[in-house]
Amino acid sequence: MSGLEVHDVVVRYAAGRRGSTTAVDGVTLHVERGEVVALLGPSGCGKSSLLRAVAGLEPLAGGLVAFDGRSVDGLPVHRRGFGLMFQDGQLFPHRDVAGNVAYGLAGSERGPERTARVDALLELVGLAGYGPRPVTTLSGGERQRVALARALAPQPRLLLLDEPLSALDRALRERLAVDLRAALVATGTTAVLVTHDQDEAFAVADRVAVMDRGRLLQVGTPADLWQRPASRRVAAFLGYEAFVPVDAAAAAPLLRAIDGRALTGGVLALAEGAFVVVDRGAAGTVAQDQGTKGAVVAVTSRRGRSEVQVDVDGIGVVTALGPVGVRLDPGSVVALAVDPDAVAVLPLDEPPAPPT
Ligand SMILES: Nc1ncnc2c1ncn2[C@@H]1O[C@H](COP(=O)(O)OP(=O)(O)OP(=O)(O)O)[C@@H](O)[C@H]1O
Repeated sequence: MSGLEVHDVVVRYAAGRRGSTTAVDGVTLHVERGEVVALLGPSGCGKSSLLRAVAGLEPLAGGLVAFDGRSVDGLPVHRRGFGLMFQDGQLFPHRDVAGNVAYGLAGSERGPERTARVDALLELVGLAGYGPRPVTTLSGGERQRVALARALAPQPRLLLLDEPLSALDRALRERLAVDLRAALVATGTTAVLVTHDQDEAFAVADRVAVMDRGRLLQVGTPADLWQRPASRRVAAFLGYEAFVPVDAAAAAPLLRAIDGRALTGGVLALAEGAFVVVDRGAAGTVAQDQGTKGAVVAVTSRRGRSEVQVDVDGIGVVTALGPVGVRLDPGSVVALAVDPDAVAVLPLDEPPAPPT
């Protein structure tokens, strides 16, 4: 099989007298060559442990890691042909930008060829002309771009990225996520990215693997995951904020709006914006349903829209969207339309969620 194969991998840590912690509990995952997969999950779910096990930084307590059909078991980190990039790019402070990137080339190229490769890599990460800059003068985002160029320099057969953007602020993270994906796609790099940020996972990866408590809950494309979360737990982690059984009275207008999609489902999951405040016909393309009403709890202005916390009978408090600058008094009752794209149908036969 080509690409990365993770088969039934277990990672355990000794935990003093209390025995051991199982950080990764039998994970199986295949990453095709040229594919970018994000491991997404809450803090402590074991995603870094899985990445470190693939890298060879943690021993396997069970299972197998292989690349292109050959086990990497027993190969030390530096002989696996895998690149690593961490949250703090770990640049060499005494080298300039070009020196840091050239380090990644590991002596395979010399002279003008080497300079040209460094220039091409800097251009790839949006830092053309930065070669002579001391790395100590760079912003956090620029440092991570240099770290990415250095990690890509040896053309690793697999690049492992552990929260590469999480030290940056949100706006920068959003921009860098797009650039990171572009650089990985342009170089055809096979990559596994660890993140706890859903937006980042969706922006960077071809497929997203959702982990919880050491286990893999679901793997799919961003669209698959968003439209068909396999369980309430996955849906909740992706940001779905309310759950309505299909046979509840409150489900009726939602079912009408999603037009029969729930035939095989048991529970409807509502994302932010599943309801839209109807403002004199401004609901646009969303299905009009004058039947649902909600009591306004609070209104927050966001970029280009308002988020309206509304209390809907039989559902509870959810986040509806409204036009920017909308004026609504707490306690007032508003008509709500349904946006079918923000409603997912969960399978009927889901086991009850474990206690949190
Ligand atoms: N070196 C270690 N020794 C003991 N326990 C560890 C060690 N590293 C991780 N763990 C434990 O293993 C579990 C998984 O940790 P891991 O760092 O893989 O999770 P994570 O999903 O990457 O979390 P985060 O996003 O917070 O880094 C946690 O319970 C953690 O406390």
